[in-house]
Amino acid sequence: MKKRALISVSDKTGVAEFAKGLEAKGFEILSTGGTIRLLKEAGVQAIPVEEVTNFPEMLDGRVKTLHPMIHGGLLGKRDNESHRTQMEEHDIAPIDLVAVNLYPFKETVQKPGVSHDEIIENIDIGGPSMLRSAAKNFVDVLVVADPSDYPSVLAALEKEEDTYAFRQQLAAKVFRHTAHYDAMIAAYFQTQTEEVFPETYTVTYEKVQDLRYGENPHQQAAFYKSPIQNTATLATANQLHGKELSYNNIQDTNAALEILRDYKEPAAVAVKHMNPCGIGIGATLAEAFGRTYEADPVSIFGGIVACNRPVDIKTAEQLSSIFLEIVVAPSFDEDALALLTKKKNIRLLELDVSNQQADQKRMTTVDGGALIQDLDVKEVTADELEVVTEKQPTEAEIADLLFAWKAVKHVKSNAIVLAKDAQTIGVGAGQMNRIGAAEIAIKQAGDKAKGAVLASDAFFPMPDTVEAAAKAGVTAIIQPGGSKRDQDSIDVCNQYGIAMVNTSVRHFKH
Ligand SMILES: NC(=O)c1ncn([C@@H]2O[C@H](COP(=O)(O)O)[C@@H](O)[C@H]2O)c1NC=O
Repeated sequence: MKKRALISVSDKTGVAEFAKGLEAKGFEILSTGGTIRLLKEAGVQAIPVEEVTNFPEMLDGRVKTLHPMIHGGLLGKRDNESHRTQMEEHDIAPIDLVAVNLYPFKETVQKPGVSHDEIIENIDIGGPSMLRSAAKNFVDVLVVADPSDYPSVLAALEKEEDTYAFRQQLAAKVFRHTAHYDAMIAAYFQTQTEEVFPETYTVTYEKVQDLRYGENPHQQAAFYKSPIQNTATLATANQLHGKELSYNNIQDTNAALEILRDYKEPAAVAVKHMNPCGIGIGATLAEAFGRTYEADPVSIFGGIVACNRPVDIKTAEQLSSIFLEIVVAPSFDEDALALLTKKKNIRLLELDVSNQQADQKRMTTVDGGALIQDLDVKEVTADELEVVTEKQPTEAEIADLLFAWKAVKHVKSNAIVLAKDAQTIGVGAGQMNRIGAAEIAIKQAGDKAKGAVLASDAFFPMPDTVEAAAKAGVTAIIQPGGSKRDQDSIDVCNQYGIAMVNTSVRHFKH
């Protein structure tokens, strides 16, 4: 009996050549509507599936191949006598190879202005069913879901190397593919419901690239992206110059972009090891970056700078005078690009930060599970600040307090940020006690602490941080409030004539 191949594909790339190759190896080809038309035009002798099912394609193509004559031919085990007898009784001929790819669900969801109905119609049912049947029975059926595998399948048939391992590898690819496809459908349906944390949580990603290594050279790593994304992301950023990003580069750039989203005025953010070492805002990007640099001229060395305005020559001149790993910006003026690309080791990324919309959920894995939470996008306005001290903050202090509050949200806890005149001047990050973070920030600020403001990501359990700040010359403090000993800190503020405002919002970041 002739071997049979069933071909039913949406993406028709390379399918005619593949079918011809199969024909040349003695396969009889079965196929569906659009595919068969193309195959016949290419001169392939294909048989319509309707002739096998004895049933017309119906319901606008919703039912074509969903039939026991097809699935029996795919699922029947050739080495099982009972299966063989049942297949013979029902005239079911075995199908030995399936080439199927699915309705373009992802592309449909991403189409601007697409209707819900069109999305639903692009959920493939018959295709995944055939792929799954064939993949389950991979011992007897070769299953090809990816057109890029056509040549290797033909080559394997040619050399009779379609081994158990080869078939199982193709089946594994199919189950990954159908799981990915279903996960995208589930994600779409999730957007249509109010349910926030369903009983199971499925996410799927597509590989962007293997990375040279992970956080350290002995760790393997790869970068994956979310398949459905209509806004600008780091995964789709346009790299204009420089070598491939590393694992740490990607993490740090992401951290810089997250911070940048909180600043609407021209802003530049410098990040080292996931913490901002400098944030500056200004009337122009050049002014903003000048402040970012001055914030900590030591730590910015080898850092990542994210800008929310096009990089002009004035900014580029400053950027090119130091060693930076990455500059990411919405665009680079021609002369700025010409100057920066003279530096071999810098990476330049173009990313429209104004078109960035963060995933609203963040997931982190723990041994045996995952934690999922809302992204911390809480903002506080001047009207929401509660002044708890005798001294009221001045307008300039309020501006600096709100600036520092945005910054401290992005610093690892325990976090203290000192700021003055639209610039961070001291960042104390990731300390195991609050006073430790404060001491680092104050030391870094040095003399600049005089007349500066201080932001704390969580309340003061005791007044030691306020005392240290007062001694350094800090004049205003922003913090959530809510400690049992708030009054002790307020008393110290009153003693030194410091203004303190409470936000009633905490910004722990681990
Ligand atoms: N419903 C069915 O029985 C069915 N059988 C195959 N398909 C899909 O139809 C597409 C091919 O259709 P055509 O050959 O008509 O262009 C493939 O993407 C295949 O996955 C089906 N369509 C969707 O569910």
